Amino acid sequence: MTSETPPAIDVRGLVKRFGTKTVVDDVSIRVETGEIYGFLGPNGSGKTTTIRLLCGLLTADAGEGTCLGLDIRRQSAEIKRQVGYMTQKFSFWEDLSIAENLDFVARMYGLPDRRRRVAGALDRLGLSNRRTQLAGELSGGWKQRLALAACILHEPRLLLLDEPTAGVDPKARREFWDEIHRLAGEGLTVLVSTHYMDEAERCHRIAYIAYGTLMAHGTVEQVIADSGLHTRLVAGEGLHRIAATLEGQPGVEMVAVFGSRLHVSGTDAAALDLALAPWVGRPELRITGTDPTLEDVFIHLMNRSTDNFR
Ligand SMILES: Nc1ncnc2c1ncn2[C@@H]1O[C@H](COP(=O)(O)OP(=O)(O)OP(=O)(O)O)[C@@H](O)[C@H]1O
Repeated sequence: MTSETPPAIDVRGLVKRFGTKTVVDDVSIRVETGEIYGFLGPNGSGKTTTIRLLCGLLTADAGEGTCLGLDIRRQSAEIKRQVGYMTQKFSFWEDLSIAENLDFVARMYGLPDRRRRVAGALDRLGLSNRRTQLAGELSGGWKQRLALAACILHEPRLLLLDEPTAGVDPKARREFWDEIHRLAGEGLTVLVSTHYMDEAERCHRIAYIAYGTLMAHGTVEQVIADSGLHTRLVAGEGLHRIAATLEGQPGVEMVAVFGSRLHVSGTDAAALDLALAPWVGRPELRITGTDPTLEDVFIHLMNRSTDNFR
């Protein structure tokens, strides 16, 4: 990943409308080659649609740019050949083994040198020992891995993964992400949509989209810093009562209880501290400043976008 390498994705001002509804609104994204780029946002915010615009499955109503150095409007057929796209709802032939499924996919796409490609994909994703296992017998995590193997069979340069780990347990998700990092280490660029905060934290950079608008992007640390959000941590007794009192007060934008801690956040630090002042100095409570979490920031951005949308 050097600055001389051309970006894997470089698009500007993308717009997509379905009927009268604008679902992608002036979105610009630049993803460097070899980078793992996380794409986050509430349900229906336009992530899948943006991914489809990038790989030429949909045509933008406005905007321009390149994917793998190819024009997203004029060279979509060539882009598709070089991109591996894992959709939200992938499916297998349950009564075929892992290797047979991959061989079937390779045949379907008319890939030359099938044996080598299938063996390579099995090897890269640690599936070789399970090659004869029926796809229908695999747990969720191994199914995702098989889907990923199917995506890399044609040796793409860019992976577009649309919520690849939805509903998968934490250990399997972690292992799936280890694989993503291994693939990125081999030079693949990965754009991955997710709703999981821990996954966002494993990306080199992230973007947050809401109602079709890109609201934040950068490293996790940048996105947190750029949010302008301040958070105070309240620990101690009676947090639910305190939360109920703080809710809706000037300066308090968000209140959330996490077990024995309360996160209170707002963009105006002075107003936030004023709202908390009645509880400061109480022996049963401890109030400290803390960095907002990525989740705090996303909920803040989501609230802000809802306000704009009304
Ligand atoms: N082909 C289509 N025709 C009409 N509306 C569509 C079409 N595809 C998507 N939409 C709408 O566009 C909006 C954005 O959908 P999209 O699937 O891109 O969101 P998303 O961020 O991927 O959501 P999720 O996190 O739930 O997967 C939604 O309101 C959806 O209903």
